[in-house]
Amino acid sequence: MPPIQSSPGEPAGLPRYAGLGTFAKLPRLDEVSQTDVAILGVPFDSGVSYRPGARFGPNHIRESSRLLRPYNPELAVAPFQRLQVADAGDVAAGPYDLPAALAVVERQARDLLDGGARLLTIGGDHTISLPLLRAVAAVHGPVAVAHFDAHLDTWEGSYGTVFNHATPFRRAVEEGLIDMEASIHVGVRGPLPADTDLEDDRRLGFTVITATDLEMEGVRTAGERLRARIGDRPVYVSVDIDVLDPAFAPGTGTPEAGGLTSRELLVLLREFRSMNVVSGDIVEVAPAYDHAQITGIAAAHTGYEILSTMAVSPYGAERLPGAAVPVPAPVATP
Ligand SMILES: N=C(N)NCCCC(=O)O
Ligand SMILES: [Zn+2]
Ligand SMILES: [Zn+2]
Repeated sequence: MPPIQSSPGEPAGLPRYAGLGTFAKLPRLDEVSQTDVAILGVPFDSGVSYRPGARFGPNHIRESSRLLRPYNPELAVAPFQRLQVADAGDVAAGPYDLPAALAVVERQARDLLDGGARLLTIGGDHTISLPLLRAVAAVHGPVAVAHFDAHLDTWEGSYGTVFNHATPFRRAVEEGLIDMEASIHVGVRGPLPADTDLEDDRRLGFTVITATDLEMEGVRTAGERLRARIGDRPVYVSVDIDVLDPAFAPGTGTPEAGGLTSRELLVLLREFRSMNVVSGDIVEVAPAYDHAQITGIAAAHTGYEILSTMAVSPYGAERLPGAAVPVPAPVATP
């Protein structure tokens, strides 16, 4: 089995702030012989309703990920030694034709999944979760969705269109891509168009941990609810960076006050260490509204924790032959 590689093409001793900026300074897809998890950039924001700019998200997240180091003490794992993770570059999704762009995203995601990799996609606006779920469901069947977001993203439509960043999970339910016995929103908050939005969402089958629920019950209870809801089902983790409070993610298109701290999000993501994460995405990073990479760093750490959970999970694609896959003791939470 080929050894795990990281950034083979750069001189030893190169400082982390130097050299080409793949995600976490990992190798490119063409530099490794086998990939367990592919980082896929989708520079696309033609589905947004308010602030644009998430098309610049992928490279902003890559640039903000340079300081991610090899060992994750929270999960006692060196994820890039346990899994071969490689940066697959960006999808050629154009800005003018939304259906054509979504088809390109689906096609490239499907090619990587068919090659045996799992995906961690960096967007781009939340519209992209629909083609990504189409590709994932084609391989795994309907999957549970753990959706971290200030917004439900299950609207019927927005500004006269039905494919955009406000509707991906309603379309995905309609297309039979999601296991509605096990899907959940986390972080929902902010003004809604009408009081019927939450009831409509409940009728679809989602359960919700609102930002206020999280404040009142804490991350420990929220983690228990996530594990109870998802269980051992294959799960897709979608993180809209606006789940974080604007103080922790100013660089995003539809900010809502009263959000999560980055620490709360990272602690909750570690709950997936015992679950079967088949792929995931991190969306809505809009660098034009970011400062000192605050949002980019939060997104990069979000990706690092998701990759770390994939590396320690008993369901993970274990690359070290015969190595025991430790499922770490529950993380002490405040
Ligand atoms: N940011 C995402 N994904 N969705 C926002 C939908 C609500 C809005 O367009 O006002
Ligand atoms: Zn959102
Ligand atoms: Zn969203």
